[in-house]
Amino acid sequence: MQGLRQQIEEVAAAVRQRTDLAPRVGIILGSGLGGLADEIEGATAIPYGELPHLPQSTAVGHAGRLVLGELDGMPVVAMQGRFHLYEGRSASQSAMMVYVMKALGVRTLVVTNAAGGINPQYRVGDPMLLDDHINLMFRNPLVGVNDDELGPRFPDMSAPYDVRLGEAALAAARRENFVCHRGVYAGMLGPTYETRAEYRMLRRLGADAAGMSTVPEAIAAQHAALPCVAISTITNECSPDKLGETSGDEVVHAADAASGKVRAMVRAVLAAVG
Ligand SMILES: O=P(O)(O)O[C@@H]1C[C@H](O)[C@@H](CO)O1
Ligand SMILES: Nc1nc2[nH]cnc2c(=O)[nH]1
Repeated sequence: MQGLRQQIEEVAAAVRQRTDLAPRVGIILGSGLGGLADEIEGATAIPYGELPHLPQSTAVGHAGRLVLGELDGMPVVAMQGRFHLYEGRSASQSAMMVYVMKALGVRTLVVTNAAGGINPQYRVGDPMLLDDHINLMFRNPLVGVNDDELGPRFPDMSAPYDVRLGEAALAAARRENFVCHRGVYAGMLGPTYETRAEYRMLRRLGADAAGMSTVPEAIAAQHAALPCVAISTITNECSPDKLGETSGDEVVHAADAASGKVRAMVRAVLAAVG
């Protein structure tokens, strides 16, 4: 067995020692969304430090543990904290848990993140369903020898986000009467936020929002043939003509304040999985 697959199996085996639950949906909780894990019933929480091969999550607002249990009757596994490239992780490390979740039984992945709104129509607190992304991290989790048991050498990326499940998330926004955009996420390496000129460039490239995660996870999901839905919370407005200062605390606070909207969208996706 190749190195990565062996690590995946070892992490999955360590999780199985802690719970019999076979999750069907995996949820990666971004900044401000960690509280959703507290709503999981019959929860088993496993700090990443108690699992083999996993680094600590050091990002602000990320607890760093895996939570397994039921959300609205659906068996789920939630990552309360993820591994960002700016923490010094490789793209492969930052995506490995996607394969672990699949090994545990997950068949759908829901990803959330905080992002800066480049589209001038976007306001702080608005959710954005990812329609597509641009990988500007210049890193890819699939670089290296491909393990054909995990997925194909050259995965298609023409539609990385599941349209039907995305529609269910948008329908929740309509039902609950809040604005939700559908747009393109630019994945940046971080940890700096962008300069005015960079935001302007990103807009010209076709991005609606910029963040520092999600892209490696979505690539791994595509590689592993896992349908994926991703939702950003717009935490700062960065259209170049009205750019102010941004801080990590401001981002976490804004994501926290808007988390009810994203939670409703995540729950709608769970209901649509059936
Ligand atoms: O994990 P996410 O993508 O929500 O975290 C974002 C990116 C950085 O960690 C931080 C920057 O504000 O928020
Ligand atoms: N790269 C990037 N990540 C973010 N996360 C939250 N806001 C931003 C932003 O403006 N840029």
